[in-house]
Amino acid sequence: MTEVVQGGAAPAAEPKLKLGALTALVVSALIAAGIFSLPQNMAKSAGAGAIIIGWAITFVGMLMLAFVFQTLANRKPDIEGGVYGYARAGFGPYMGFNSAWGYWISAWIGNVSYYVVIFSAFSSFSGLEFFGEGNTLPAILCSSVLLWAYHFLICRGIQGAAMINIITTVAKLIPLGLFLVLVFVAFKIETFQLDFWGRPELGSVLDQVKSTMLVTTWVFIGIEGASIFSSRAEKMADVGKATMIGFALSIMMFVAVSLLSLGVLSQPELAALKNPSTAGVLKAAVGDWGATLMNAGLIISVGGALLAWTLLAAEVPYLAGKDGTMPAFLGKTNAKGAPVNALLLTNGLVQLFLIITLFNGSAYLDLLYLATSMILIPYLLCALYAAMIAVRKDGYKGEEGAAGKDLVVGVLASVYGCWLLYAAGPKYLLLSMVLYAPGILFYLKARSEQKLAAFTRNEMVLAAIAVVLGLFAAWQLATGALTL
Ligand SMILES: NC(=[NH2+])NCCC[C@H](N)C(=O)O
Repeated sequence: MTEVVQGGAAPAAEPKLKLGALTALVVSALIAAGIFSLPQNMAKSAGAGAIIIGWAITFVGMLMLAFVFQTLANRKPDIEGGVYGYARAGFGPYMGFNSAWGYWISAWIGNVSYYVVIFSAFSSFSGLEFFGEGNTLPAILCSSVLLWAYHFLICRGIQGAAMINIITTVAKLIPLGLFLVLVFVAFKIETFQLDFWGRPELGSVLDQVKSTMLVTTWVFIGIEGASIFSSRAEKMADVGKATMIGFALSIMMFVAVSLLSLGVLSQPELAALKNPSTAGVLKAAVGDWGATLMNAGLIISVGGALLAWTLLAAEVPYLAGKDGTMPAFLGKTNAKGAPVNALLLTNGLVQLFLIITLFNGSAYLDLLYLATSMILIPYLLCALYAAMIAVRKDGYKGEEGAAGKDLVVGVLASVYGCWLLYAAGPKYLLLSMVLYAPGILFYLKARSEQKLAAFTRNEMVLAAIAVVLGLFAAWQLATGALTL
């Protein structure tokens, strides 16, 4: 994916991305950290029955969302920037801005969680225990070194990234494949059936199902990867194909990893595992080497994904800076074509958050919940936009017949988006408002650079709601009533 790593600023003559490269991009961004911790993350507050229901809902919902990205790529081929471009086309510049802002924050907070989980995996090797849960002082120091190493690599317009990405993508599928085979062999149906509907302390089945929703969403983040880079695809149809291939491969792996683990260790045992919990599961199945294999697999997988996600994270403010959605300085590139300012701001914030992580001791799971809740609104806006163009038959020249089916898809994806907001619960909605509210300053700067009026009346109302909720949540955080 040499083309991709140039961060969006490559000259026009740059070769376009083909289906293979787009698929590799989706797979490397999608199957990264989440899968290695799925056994614990899913079993933490849910029994086998609820986990199965959770995957069934996720299957339908994410399939609809994948169709939404496919439809939008086909019907609206000239919208750039993927996720936020659609929100802007459908709901105006302020919602477009919020979608870019939310997606961007989700991407880089996700990266913070990546650094944390990499060093958590390192700590399992003897002599490296001091890395703890990935949020100890040595872990944060080493994370910071790694962060800036990636930063300078990308700023220099690395060519080797194509190779790194292909190698890590293939390399991570080996431990994951082995995991599935070995855990399948060790699977015991009696273990799986134990407390099938969850022990009493887990609460109702609905509560258990809800508790899995942020995790299943997290593992699927990246499904929109091909559409973010749609402006660089050779054929628009390939964006949709890469999205669907990524979806099919990942749902099979995710469901298998999480369900097979429940036949090796019981729910409470899984819930108590350290992450990456696939290591603990494989250790129970085959002994110590199993843990080493999965920890090494995670380090390779996330090490590679960090490259893809640093680029994805910077691509959004870069494109938004260029088209006036965000302040213009973010659109600047260096001589190598790398979006330097967008990268610097993104990685500067990752650094700041790593330090915060050190002081408040947040672990991988807290960070991934936060990153996931930030992306829910951008996803919902895409789904609503797909429904909207289907109603208007906008972009359906000569194929109006397809609009009916697309409307069903768009509506189902929107319902799923609302359900995710509900399942995430008010706590994460509030926390995300703390991060949405300050975006207004960036938006105002962008609007004044464009010499445009700041808000329409409706936008003003939305901005006011974001500020009030954001301030309320900040106050709750300060008093300790709300915690990460
Ligand atoms: N750095 C990020 N923002 N990553 C988000 C994607 C998460 C990805 N699905 C994973 O399981 O690892």
